[in-house]
Amino acid sequence: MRVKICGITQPEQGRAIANLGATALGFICVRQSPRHVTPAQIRTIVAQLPSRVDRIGVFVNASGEEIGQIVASTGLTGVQLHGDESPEFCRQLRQSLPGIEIIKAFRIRTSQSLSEIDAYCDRVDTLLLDAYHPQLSGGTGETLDWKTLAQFRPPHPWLLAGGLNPDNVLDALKLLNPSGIDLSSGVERSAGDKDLTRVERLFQKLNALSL
Ligand SMILES: O=C(O)c1ccccc1N[C@@H]1O[C@H](COP(=O)(O)O)[C@@H](O)[C@H]1O
Repeated sequence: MRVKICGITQPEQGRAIANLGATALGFICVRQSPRHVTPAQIRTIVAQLPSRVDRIGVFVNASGEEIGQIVASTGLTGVQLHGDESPEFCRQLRQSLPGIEIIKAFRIRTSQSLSEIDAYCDRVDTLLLDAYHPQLSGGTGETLDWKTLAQFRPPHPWLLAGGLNPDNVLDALKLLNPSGIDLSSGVERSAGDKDLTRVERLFQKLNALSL
């Protein structure tokens, strides 16, 4: 199972989290976020990561040009679109960034929210389901209603996000069968400062599950 830890801001934390077992690290390229990192910071962090770890840039309603420039200058292997990007925007971005994983995030408010996903399925590589928040785009620690997802069987790999932490992750995985999970605030001391003890506890739980 993929395990993405998002909102990395410090090289030594990125290295440690990769060594604990993360398969992907996320970098917030959204200026309004307290976890925002510049392309120069991303370059420094990714230079110290093992090549097996995916490096995902998180964007909210950025232009294709801005995304393309940041991908080219940092060595990102994927982009996570966490805003209101249209299916056509995703199609064009995928065409302009061959070999880069395109992840589209959806903020699920009700079971109706799931119906908008169909239009994206042949335009992106991976889906990500996060909780809805009226003011914030992500990293909110809000949990989505997992029961809403009981029948969710998309034709693409999907990541479960939204308020996951070492204490609730196994409950989520008992109910749902995502291709991966994505955590940010649930393994932090404060925004952008990861708590390595919590990350370690997360992997202990996940490793026990796969025994
Ligand atoms: O983390 C942020 O600051 C952020 C900002 C803008 C868009 C997305 C952001 N993070 C994403 O939010 C989800 C869930 O985070 P949490 O575990 O509930 O804190 C995750 O996919 C992050 O990539």
